[in-house]
Amino acid sequence: MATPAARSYNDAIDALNSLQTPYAVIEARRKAGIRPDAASLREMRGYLARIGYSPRDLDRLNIVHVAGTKGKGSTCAFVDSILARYRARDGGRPPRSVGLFTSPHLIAVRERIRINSAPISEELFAKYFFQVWDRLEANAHVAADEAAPGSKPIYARYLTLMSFHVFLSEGVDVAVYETGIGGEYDATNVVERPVASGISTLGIDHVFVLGDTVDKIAWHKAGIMKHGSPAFTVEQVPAAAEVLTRRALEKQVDLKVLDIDPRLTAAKIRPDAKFQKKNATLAVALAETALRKLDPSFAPDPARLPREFIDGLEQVVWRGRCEVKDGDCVIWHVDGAHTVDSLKMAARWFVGECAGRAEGGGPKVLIFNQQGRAEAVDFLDGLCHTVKNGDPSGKGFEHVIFCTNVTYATAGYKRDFVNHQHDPAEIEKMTMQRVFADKWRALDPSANVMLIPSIEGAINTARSFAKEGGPKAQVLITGSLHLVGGALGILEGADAL
Ligand SMILES: Nc1ncnc2c1ncn2[C@@H]1O[C@H](COP(=O)(O)OP(=O)(O)OP(=O)(O)O)[C@@H](O)[C@H]1O
Ligand SMILES: [Mg+2]
Ligand SMILES: [Mg+2]
Repeated sequence: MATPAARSYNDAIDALNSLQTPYAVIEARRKAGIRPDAASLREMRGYLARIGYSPRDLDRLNIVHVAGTKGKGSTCAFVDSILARYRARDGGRPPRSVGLFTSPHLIAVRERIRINSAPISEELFAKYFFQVWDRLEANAHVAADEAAPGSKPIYARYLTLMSFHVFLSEGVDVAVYETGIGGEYDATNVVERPVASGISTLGIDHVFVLGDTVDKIAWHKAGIMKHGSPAFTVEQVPAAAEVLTRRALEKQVDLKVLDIDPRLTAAKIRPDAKFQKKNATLAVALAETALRKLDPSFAPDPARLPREFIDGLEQVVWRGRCEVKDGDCVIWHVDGAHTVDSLKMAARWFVGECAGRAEGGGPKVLIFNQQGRAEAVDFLDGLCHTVKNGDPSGKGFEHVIFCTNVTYATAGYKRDFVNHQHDPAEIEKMTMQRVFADKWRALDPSANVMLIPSIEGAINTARSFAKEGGPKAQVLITGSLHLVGGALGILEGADAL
């Protein structure tokens, strides 16, 4: 692609979308059994060189690196929120500026790159996006490892590369990084000397890329531990724990396995669930390690958490996860869970929210989607049973809507959600959604199961189930972060970021 002449945020997103791997290529790779390997990191180092940096330059960012199957984003958000309280202190002590890199995005791509907790502006995003673009083109033929002459990194890798440029240019003094997929071969793993590494809860996801058992998956995630940097994890299933311990030994890393931090009793962690306390425990250890490095006068207190930590944990904002929005006739429960385990958590959380409601609720409605993963049909059992068993009336979801991830009924996708990685014919025909619907009818023959082509249509349909003057419908929107992001965009409009 030639250098785009216009250079707005929208132009940047269009250019970025052109770097998505097309569906046909993904399918061909899948069939040929091609998985990412060490070449992807050599490629990243090549691109890094073409934009003018060496891995050593990344040391200036004091990176906190987080991998895991679930809870990565939440853990990163907690660390960022804690560090923000220290940034806001008087006295000019570090950290002065905090970077946060997460994925995927909920509402807009620029959310993935934050400075001082705020997504970078559209102007800044466009500026740095095209600086990286121009440097890659200017040095297109500089021989650099596996980076093919004239090529550009694919979508997620481009954003990772760009984040380094943004944070280094903006003088960030500590940066929190969530891995994309896995760890060992993930683009973020060009980081050689992180301040600390954290591995959140491990489970099954991305089986094609990482393998189909938890020990294979653990092997990848363990790849972010680095000799010379402290590493932390939380309690794991035995097969995962074993692999982490073995790899820590090989790498000569002192891996600390953390029980839930007793000091957390002083903080109101939301939701009040064990999984979130594990995320918070990991975040506390990571933040303490980072602060110790940045500010030699900082000394953790083993007996109690400082006010800054409590505030950071209690006031964290991590949208689209266990979020409740009280609307006119509907209470929306929004959670981006998209694995078997995390959907069970989401279901338990939803049941708990409904049960805790004093006024008693109206009908329970599910809006669900997951695109492109055949195994997603197995997500439904746990969701159905957990809600049915947890519902005092025993009804569970009265209405179940399966929709696509197309945002609007008539206008199609928002630019930030364009996704070439799915088969358009499958979305058009609602192939996945039909499979979900059949499965749900078998799980719960009493439910009213519907197929709706867009998120907007699904939301309007859910609204129609609330009876006028009656109790509010209780809607759970889950299964995909794309769905959740689209839904929040529709419910809140431009303010949703
Ligand atoms: N430790 C955990 N164990 C199980 N489920 C979790 C855990 N932490 C969060 N979840 C669930 O997973 C959802 C996603 O959380 P989060 O964004 O922190 O994960 P993630 O690892 O960044 O996931 P991804 O990047 O794959 O979307 C949450 O809404 C919650 O339902
Ligand atoms: Mg994931
Ligand atoms: Mg995430």
